[in-house]
Amino acid sequence: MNYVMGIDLGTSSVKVSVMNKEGDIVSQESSDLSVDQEQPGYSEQDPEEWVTATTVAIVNLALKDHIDLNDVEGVSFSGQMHGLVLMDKHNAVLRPAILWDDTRTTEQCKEIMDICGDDFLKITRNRPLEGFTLPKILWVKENEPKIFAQAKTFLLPKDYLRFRMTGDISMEYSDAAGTVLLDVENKTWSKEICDKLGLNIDICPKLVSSIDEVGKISEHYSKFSGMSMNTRVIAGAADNAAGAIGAGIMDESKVMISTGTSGVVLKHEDSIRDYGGKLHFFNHAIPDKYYSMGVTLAAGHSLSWLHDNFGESMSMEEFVKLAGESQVGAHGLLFTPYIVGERTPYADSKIRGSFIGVSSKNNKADFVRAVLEGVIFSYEDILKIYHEHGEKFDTVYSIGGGAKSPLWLQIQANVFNTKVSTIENEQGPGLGAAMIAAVGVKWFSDLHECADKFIKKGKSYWPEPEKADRYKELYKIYSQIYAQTKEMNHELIDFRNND
Ligand SMILES: Nc1ncnc2c1ncn2[C@@H]1O[C@H](COP(=O)(O)OP(=O)(O)O)[C@@H](O)[C@H]1O
Ligand SMILES: O=C(CO)[C@@H](O)[C@H](O)COP(=O)(O)O
Repeated sequence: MNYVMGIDLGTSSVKVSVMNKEGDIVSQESSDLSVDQEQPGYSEQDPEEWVTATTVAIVNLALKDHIDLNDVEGVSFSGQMHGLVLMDKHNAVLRPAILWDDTRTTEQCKEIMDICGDDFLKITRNRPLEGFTLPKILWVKENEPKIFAQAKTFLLPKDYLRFRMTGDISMEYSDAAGTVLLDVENKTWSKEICDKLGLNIDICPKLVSSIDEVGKISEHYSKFSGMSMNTRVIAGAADNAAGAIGAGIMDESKVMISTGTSGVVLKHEDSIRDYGGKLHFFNHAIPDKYYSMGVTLAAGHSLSWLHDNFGESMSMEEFVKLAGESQVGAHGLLFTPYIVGERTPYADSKIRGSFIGVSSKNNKADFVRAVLEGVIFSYEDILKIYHEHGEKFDTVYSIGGGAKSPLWLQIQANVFNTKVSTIENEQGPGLGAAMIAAVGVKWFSDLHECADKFIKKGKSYWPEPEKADRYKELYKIYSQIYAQTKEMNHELIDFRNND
């Protein structure tokens, strides 16, 4: 068989890529996904939509692109992290999935810290944050007890999708670590944390490694999608772990930035490292390795929010290009991307975004430019944490939907004052998923060997010294906005509700 398939279950869409043994992308299809943000701080998706959207993309591969699905030897996954899918004893989904950018769980995070104290950080290597899965489980337990009483197990988004394609219920480590119920060092569910928080450990699913084969396409899904029952299904990885693999971030000298709905600054870690909970720290998809990262909750989301509200008549590409009509600093306009709260470095679910310095001279181009720049300043905030821990990077590898824009990449190079490189196809997580499939079916002995064949370098962007200097000055002003707008934003909470 000649192909492997990588399924990247993102927040805004699911993208399915088919690759051959040379590492060429033979075909790609995607389907959009909707997000339900019914109340401020809420963010949910219907897991059934993940299955339908994925199947539509797969059917299009066969019907539109004439891919012979019988030729797909292995399939694997990359998935948006942390989302809670609760299932009953019949494996039926009990409520809509609560997503990674849902911040309703501030109380539960406090409760976890009050009960578990510093042991929590020692075991899970993370602080409890609203986006992680454990606080979501506790939220359902406390707020929807009748639903929780029926819960037999829980899965994460791509693990649920994989269950629907195979019938196998399992979770792999790179995503399981993001539940913050995993003992990261020992690679087991933490009985201590479950006991302390009154959770039955049996709710936690079986654990597998990213490159493990968990089964084959089920008869039911084969009939539904046209995929072959001979196709081997490999567990896959959290989207950021898969993105790191797809971008070739497989040693400690490299850093990746992914601009999807969220924005992520990620570093490969060979061994356990203590960032004092300032960065997330998870098990990697590469066996016995780790990754640390910081997250801007609304990176691509800030841009798509602006586009959907003020630029709908233009394509996203045209809209982003508008920023080129403005200049460094957007004529004195600064933006902070906290439109759904923030995670790193400010774990604050109540903060919201700001445009500072709005003038009657500003036009639409300035607003787009300010959003592009504000997102990159928020990445600089995360890079600063790495710098404080003695890390220096000579290249930043940039992936995700945001890496489609040469202007946005150039702004990155100028703000970071560092070379920014891309891969040929911006879909790093999808490529990572296909690479995991290729290793899982033994086309290659490991991910490094696969990377040599599959990863094709794209363009690089170098800092422009004058602009880099201007951005340094602007960043000093940007970095004051959080502290100076925090209290005001907290006071505005009552005015945010829809009614
Ligand atoms: N032409 C473009 N230029 C820059 N950014 C873009 C472009 N098209 C889409 N984007 C950004 O990419 C984001 C989606 O990236 P993607 O990696 O697909 O996200 P996800 O994995 O969360 O679904 C959108 O939120 C949007 O802001
Ligand atoms: O919450 C996180 C990582 O901790 C997010 O990065 C999600 O994993 C969603 O990713 P995208 O949809 O933005 O790719």
